[in-house]
Amino acid sequence: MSESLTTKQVAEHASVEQGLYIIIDNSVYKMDTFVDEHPGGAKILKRVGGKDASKQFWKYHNESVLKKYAPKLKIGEVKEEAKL
Ligand code: HEM
Repeated sequence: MSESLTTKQVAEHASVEQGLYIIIDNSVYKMDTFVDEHPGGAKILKRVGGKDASKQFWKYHNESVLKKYAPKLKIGEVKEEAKL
């Protein structure tokens, strides 16, 4: 089940109550169920809700983290035209 979302739609899910969507590279992750399990803490994730967190993500993690969690957390992709 992979959705195509605009950055505006992602921004509408900025809080845990709204699903806490974040963008890493071109993919959208729904973080609400993971936020309390996140080894880096809930606070830091809540701060990037609804936004592109690629820069912060790659600062603290590597590819293996995405490989492991994408099947559980990834819900879709950012629509190409949304970035223009
Ligand atoms: C799909 C999204 C994310 C997943 C699945 C995830 C998962 C994890 C995991 C498994 C760890 C433990 C360390 C490791 O195994 O590398 C970790 C640590 C951490 N994460 Fe995330 N994370 C995500 C997004 C983010 C974002 C967006 C930020 C920052 C805004 C962040 C900040 C941190 C920090 C600061 C640590 C602690 C690093 C340390 O103690 O050295 N994470 N995360």
